[in-house]
Amino acid sequence: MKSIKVGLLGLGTVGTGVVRIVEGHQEDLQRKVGCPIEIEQILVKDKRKQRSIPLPTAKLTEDPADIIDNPDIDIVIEVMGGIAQAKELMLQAIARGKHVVTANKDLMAQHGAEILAQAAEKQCDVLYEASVAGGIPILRTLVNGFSSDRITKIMGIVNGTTNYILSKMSQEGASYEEVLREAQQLGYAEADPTSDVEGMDAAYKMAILGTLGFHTHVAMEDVSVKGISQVSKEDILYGQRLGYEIKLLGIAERKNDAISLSVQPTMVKQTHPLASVNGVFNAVYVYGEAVGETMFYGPGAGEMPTATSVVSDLVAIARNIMLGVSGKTSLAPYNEKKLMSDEQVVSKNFLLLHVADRAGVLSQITQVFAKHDVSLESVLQQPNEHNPLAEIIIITHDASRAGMNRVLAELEQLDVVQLIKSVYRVEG
Ligand SMILES: NC(=O)C1=CN([C@@H]2O[C@H](COP(=O)(O)OP(=O)(O)OC[C@H]3O[C@@H](n4cnc5c(N)ncnc54)[C@H](OP(=O)(O)O)[C@@H]3O)[C@@H](O)[C@H]2O)C=CC1
Ligand SMILES: N[C@@H](CC=O)C(=O)O
Ligand code: NA
Repeated sequence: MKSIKVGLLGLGTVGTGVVRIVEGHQEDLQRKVGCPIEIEQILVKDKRKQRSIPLPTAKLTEDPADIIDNPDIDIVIEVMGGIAQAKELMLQAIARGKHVVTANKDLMAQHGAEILAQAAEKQCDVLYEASVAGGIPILRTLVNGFSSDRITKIMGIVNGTTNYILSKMSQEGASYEEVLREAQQLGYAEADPTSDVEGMDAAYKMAILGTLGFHTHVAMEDVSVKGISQVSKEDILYGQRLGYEIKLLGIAERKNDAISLSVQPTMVKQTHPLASVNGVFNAVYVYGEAVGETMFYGPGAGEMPTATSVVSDLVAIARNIMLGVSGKTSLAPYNEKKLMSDEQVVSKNFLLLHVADRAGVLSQITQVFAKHDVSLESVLQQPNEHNPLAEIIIITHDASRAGMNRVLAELEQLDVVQLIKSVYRVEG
C-alpha cells in the first residue's frame, strides 16, 4: 500500500507533539486516510541535541534540502517558527508540488496571501489550523462549518499568555510585573514576551480569522492594536466593582460590508461567557447572521493541543491526495476590502478619570460628553483617600471611536481633569 510521506521542519514543542500523535495514533490515522502516514525526515538546528522522544538519528537532518528536494515527500509540516526562512522553505516546497501544513501565525498573517496564491497556482493544499487558538478547530469551523452563513462578528481571547496574566491579576490581585515574571518562569510567555503582551500575537491571529471569516484580505496594518502592559490592579478592581473583567479581546466586525479589526484590553461584562475564560485557555465567539451566537473554547497553545490541529490538517491534506482533489479548495478572499471609518466603529466605553474634588466638576465633564453626542450609561464618583483628587468612573452608551477621541481630546484640555487614567472598550 502506498504511504503518504511527511517532511517535518522543526522538532520543538509542536514538532515533538506531531511525532507523538502520528506515531501513537497511526492505526486510527490509516483508517481515516486509507494509507499509512510516515514521517520521513525532520529538520532541526542541532542534530546532537537531546530529544524527549526516541528517533532514529537517520531521520534528523540539518539540511532543509533533504526535505524540500526529496521527491518522495508529499507533505511538508512547518513548525520551526520565524518568518524569512520558514517562508522561503514553504515557497520552495510548494514550487516542487508539495502540500504544506503550518502553525506559524506570524508568517500566515503577513505573507499568507502570497503563499496561498502560489499554492493555488501549483494546485497544492496549505492548511494552518494551529496558527490560531492552537487546539481549537476554529479555522475549519469558519471555512466549513459556517460556509452557509455570513459572519458578522468574531470576538476572541486568542493569546494564552496575556489571558493567564490578566486572570491572575484579577483573581489574586497580583500586579502585572509579578505575573509576567511568573508566566515567563512557567514557560507560558516567551523569553521576549513583547509580541504577546503588546497584542501583536493576537493581532496576527485576528488578521487570519478576519480574512477567513469575512472572505476579505486583512493585512496587519488593518488591525488596530493595544496590549496589556498598561492595565493596572486599580482598573481591574474598578471593573469588577461594576461587574466587568478585563480581557485582551480581538474583535473583528462587519457592518454593511465594511469591516473593522482591533485588539485591545476590554471590559467584558461578567455575565458574558468570555469573561469566565481564564488561565492559558482561549475562546472564540462567532456571530453569524443565520446561526446567531456560538462560542468555541479550548487550549490555545501547548505541545499536544497544538499538534492535534497540525495533524488534523495533515489528515485533511492526505485525504485530498487519496481522493485526487488536492488544491481544489480555494480559500482566496473574494470580497473587496472596505474598512470602517472611526465614525463607524461603535462601542461602549469605560473611563477612569482623576479630577479635582470640588463643586461643578462633574457637570463640566458631562457637558463635554453631551457636546460630542456621547451619552452616558453610568457615572460613579468617589474620593481618593491618598490624594485630594476624586476618581470618576464613566461608562458610556454606544459611541463612535471618532466621537470618543473628540471627547478625550477635550477632556485633556479641562483644568479640572488631572489625568485620564484609563479608557477601555466595553463588551457584553
Ligand atoms: N508552542 C506552542 O504552543 C505553539 C506554537 N505555535 C507555532 O508553532 C511554531 C513552532 O513553535 P514551537 O514548537 O513552540 O517552537 P520551538 O522553538 O519549540 O521549536 C522550533 C524547532 O524548529 C527548529 N528550528 C528552528 N529554526 C531552525 C532553523 N533555522 N533550521 C533548522 N531547524 C530550526 C528547532 O531546532 P532545534 O530543536 O535543533 O533547536 C526546533 O526543533 C511557531 O511558529 C509557533 O508560533 C503555534 C501555536 C502554539
Ligand atoms: N504565545 C502564544 C502561543 C500560541 O500561539 C500564546 O500565548 O497564546
Ligand atoms: Na486552531
